[in-house]
Amino acid sequence: MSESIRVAVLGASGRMGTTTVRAVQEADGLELVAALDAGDDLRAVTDAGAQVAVDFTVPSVTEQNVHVLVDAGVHAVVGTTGWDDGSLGRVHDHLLRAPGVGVVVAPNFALGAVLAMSFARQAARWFESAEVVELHHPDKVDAPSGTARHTAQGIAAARAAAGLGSVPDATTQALDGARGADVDGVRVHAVRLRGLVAHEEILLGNTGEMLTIRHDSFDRVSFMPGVLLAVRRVVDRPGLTVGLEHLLGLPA
Ligand SMILES: NC(=O)c1ccc[n+]([C@@H]2O[C@H](COP(=O)([O-])OP(=O)(O)OC[C@H]3O[C@@H](n4cnc5c(N)ncnc54)[C@H](O)[C@@H]3O)[C@@H](O)[C@H]2O)c1
Ligand SMILES: O=C(O)C1=N[C@H](C(=O)O)CCC1
Repeated sequence: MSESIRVAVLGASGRMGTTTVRAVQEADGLELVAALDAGDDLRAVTDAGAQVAVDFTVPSVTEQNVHVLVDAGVHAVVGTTGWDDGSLGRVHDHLLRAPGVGVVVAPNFALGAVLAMSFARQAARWFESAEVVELHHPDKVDAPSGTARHTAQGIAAARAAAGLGSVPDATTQALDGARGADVDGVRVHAVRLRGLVAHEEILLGNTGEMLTIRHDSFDRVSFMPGVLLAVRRVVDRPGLTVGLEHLLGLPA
């Protein structure tokens, strides 16, 4: 019988951290060896012999956590949002000096959300207009969501590859924020509402028709199959992987 993968969870007292601790404890072939939160010394990860650390902390600390883990030879599965090309580039470069170590950064681990993003990338080339609406619980600190950014970037890349120009928009007068954030030319709107967990609508329009792709996470357990998949796969996946689509064999 193969040995269990030894797992640490960072941000273990948070909403995602507590759900992840439970999922790892209940998963076959995984062993929870450390559960850390703010104020804990990251050396506890290596002291406990963790092979993989799952990071669900806050955007302001997640990159630094990953550099420390890479230096310690610990694989990382990162769900915390707030990553951009600069922070991803620094981790990519760092990993060149840490052969064998893997880092998976995924803005959304829910399988339906990953499929929705993939469908949006596939559909984007056929529509003149595209906008993204994300809807979350009001305790979320970042806006727009990491998922909405990743979705919009994917749509923008698909549009560019197909030779599409800018989305049509005649707005010349607007209150600040009325047209949402501009992510690579795709407008992204953020709703914060008590009662919600994590939701996204991708709106694609042509004259006379609209395609709506919607995903709803009603419970944080929806993220766990993706988190556990990433934990099991990262140990054999050196370097940086951005997006769960790469582990699911979906077109990137
Ligand atoms: N990728 C996904 O599928 C997915 C799903 C849900 C949430 N998220 C993201 O995960 C992150 C966490 O979300 P949440 O709702 O659990 O937030 P949360 O505020 O409930 O939890 C964050 C936890 O991190 C802890 N923390 C802060 N600094 C730390 C440090 N230096 N070391 C260790 N722990 C530290 C906090 O004390 C808190 O317990 C957010 O960025 C959110 O957007 C991603
Ligand atoms: O609850 C959150 O916070 C979520 N964050 C991620 C994001 O920003 O995309 C994923 C969905 C839930």
